[in-house]
Amino acid sequence: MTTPSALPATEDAAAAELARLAAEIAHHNHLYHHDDAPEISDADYDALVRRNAAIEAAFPQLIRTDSPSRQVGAAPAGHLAKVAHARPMTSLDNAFADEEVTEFVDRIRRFLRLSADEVVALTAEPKIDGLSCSLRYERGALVRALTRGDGQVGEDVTANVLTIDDIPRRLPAGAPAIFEVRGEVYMAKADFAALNARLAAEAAEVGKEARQFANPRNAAAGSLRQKDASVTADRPLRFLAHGWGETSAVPGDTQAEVVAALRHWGFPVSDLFARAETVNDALAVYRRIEAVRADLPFDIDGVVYKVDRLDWQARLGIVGRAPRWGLAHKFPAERAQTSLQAIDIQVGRTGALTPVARLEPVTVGGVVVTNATLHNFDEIARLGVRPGDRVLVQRAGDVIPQIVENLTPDADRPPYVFDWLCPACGSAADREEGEVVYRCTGGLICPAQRVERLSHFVSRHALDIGGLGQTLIEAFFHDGLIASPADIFRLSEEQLAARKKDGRVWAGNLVRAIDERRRVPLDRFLFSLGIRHIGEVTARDLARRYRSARALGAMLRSAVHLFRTTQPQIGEPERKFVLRRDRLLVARIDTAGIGPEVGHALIGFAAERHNRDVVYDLLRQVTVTDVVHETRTSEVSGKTVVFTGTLETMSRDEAKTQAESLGVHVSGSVSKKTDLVVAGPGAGSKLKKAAELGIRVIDEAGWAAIVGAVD
Ligand SMILES: NC(=O)c1ccc[n+]([C@@H]2O[C@H](COP(=O)([O-])OP(=O)(O)OC[C@H]3O[C@@H](n4cnc5c(N)ncnc54)[C@H](O)[C@@H]3O)[C@@H](O)[C@H]2O)c1
Ligand SMILES: [Zn+2]
Repeated sequence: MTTPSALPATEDAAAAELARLAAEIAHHNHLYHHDDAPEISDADYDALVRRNAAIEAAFPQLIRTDSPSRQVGAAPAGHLAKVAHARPMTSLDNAFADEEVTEFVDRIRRFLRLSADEVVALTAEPKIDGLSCSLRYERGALVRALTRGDGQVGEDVTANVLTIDDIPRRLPAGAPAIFEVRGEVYMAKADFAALNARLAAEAAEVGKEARQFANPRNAAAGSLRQKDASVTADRPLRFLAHGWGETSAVPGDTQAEVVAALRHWGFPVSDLFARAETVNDALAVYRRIEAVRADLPFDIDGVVYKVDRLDWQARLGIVGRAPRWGLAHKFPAERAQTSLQAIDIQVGRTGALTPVARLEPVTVGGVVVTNATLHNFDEIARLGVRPGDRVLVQRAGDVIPQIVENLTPDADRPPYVFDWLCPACGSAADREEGEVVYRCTGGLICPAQRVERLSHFVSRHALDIGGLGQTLIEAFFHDGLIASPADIFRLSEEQLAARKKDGRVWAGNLVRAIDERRRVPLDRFLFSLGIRHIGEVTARDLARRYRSARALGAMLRSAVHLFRTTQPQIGEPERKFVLRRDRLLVARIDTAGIGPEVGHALIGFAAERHNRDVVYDLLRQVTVTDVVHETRTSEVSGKTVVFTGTLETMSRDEAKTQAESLGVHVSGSVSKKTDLVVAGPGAGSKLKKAAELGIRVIDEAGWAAIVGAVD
């Protein structure tokens, strides 16, 4: 996030930056409010918003109609019903420095034309980090709950809200006939940690990667905005009231009086709510709340001031996205110093390597922090951190904290060097020109990536082994039945049958489905290996270019030799070396129509001994068929065909090979995905199934006609 601090010099530059900021902020709004999964910290987000505001202040003529300064939140998500608010739900203007609070009160005085000695009493209370929710009561009954949405239209979360114990179902007798209570739905810090731990444990049980919420605010939002309210019921949500929307009568003349009424009606309101008659008193409340911030059971990110007198609030009204009578005075990000003990590398499911700082445990804002993200290796270089350094750590609305600064840059320690190896499997790590992320090249053997790769291997567009899906792959992997693609072909009927009660038939079918894939066309074979950048189309291009596994293998062997024998020159920076090596390689392999990054990925894969072992092992189980008639096309190209019954003029295998040469996908069983069934004498259940599904059935002669009609 490098936003220049000087304002743009020209109108053109300003307009361009405003356009860029509008797009960037909209993107982050969507991630945050819509997906409950922000990518950047709140501090970084706030910096973008302030930059936008500063440029708009200097160039008011350039304020865009879609300016972020005019918008609240994000449009409601599609999975919940949308309902318009009776009164808009606004946001709050932000202040970071004490002077901005003084200015806020001065502005109010000017607007209301108050004399300098007139008291402008403010209320002050914590700004809870949750999501706002409006609860509508009619004749005492809770009839509807809405999220803020974009301020005008919210999402209906009535059923979800009914699962929250803090929220009264009814107002006591004597309450106004119509009353909308507004407040925050939030999750306590401890509940949040327990929820993430529970999600992790549940995911581990089924061998999946856990969905983890970045912070309590996202957890609260993600839990409330569920289509299925029983999921919400399972999540420890809480509520704190701080305002109101449409009402048939207001129970008081001041903010403090209405809040007291809300408390009286049974709504939780903040214990730290206070009234201040001067700016200094308000700032004193701010400091008092800041001092206990870390000890509160929930996250807060500032203090909210509101003009206490409601007649003044009414006169002040709303400007743009926020009321003129309210202000959010934000706290700085919570920071602490600690030691960096080690830099570990985590391997993601797709092989991306992320460095993580292991820290001497330290309390930051009431949360014990032991890790911080370092994002990537460029970030390590930028910070200049090495194990042993003292570092400044910050938590800004995010649970994964960041390292802000190295406090001991001059200590006599060598710089951190990454050894270019995947810590999970020892394979070489590599990154492409222009990318910051290193990836493990040991896809097929890397434990961090195996399940993902094995699932890909059997998937429909790869080997397409019917009946063998992600769930079974995961189960087989966890039980030690399979670790590599070749293992799938070594599964025995006995082994499988033992897994299920009466599992004989199932096991037999599965083994047969696997056996049917022992012949595999080169393009499918290539695609099934899950090499980065080698998707279906590229695999087909490669297969068409090299035609046989043999020719492709020969090219790879010579390229790999070059790859291994090219060494960095003394003092040559890594990036330069990689570039130079790539140029040599690209010259060696014929990349016409394929592109250098594919060449790079292919060679990186082949250069890894482990990968070659996996492929050789696999080649003992399967036969890769050459691409011979790759230019032939016919009406059946790209279709899924099933052969059944006895074929008279050729063997089943020959028919299959011939079909595959036409780009036909030959399947062993009839399903909705089948396009055509070729039936010979003696065809039984498959034929029946085809008739049931209304699939076209032809005989061998019909097939021969199609095959003969190739152009
Ligand atoms: N990290 C990201 O990508 C990202 C993206 C978008 C927004 N954000 C964060 O979201 C926030 C901006 O969103 P916003 O428009 O909701 O503004 P806001 O959260 O700063 O302030 C407005 C909201 O504060 C809430 N609030 C909490 N306590 C309150 C109280 N006592 N009285 C009144 N209101 C109270 C209300 O729900 C109100 O809608 C910022 O903190 C921003 O950093 C982050
Ligand atoms: Zn690895």
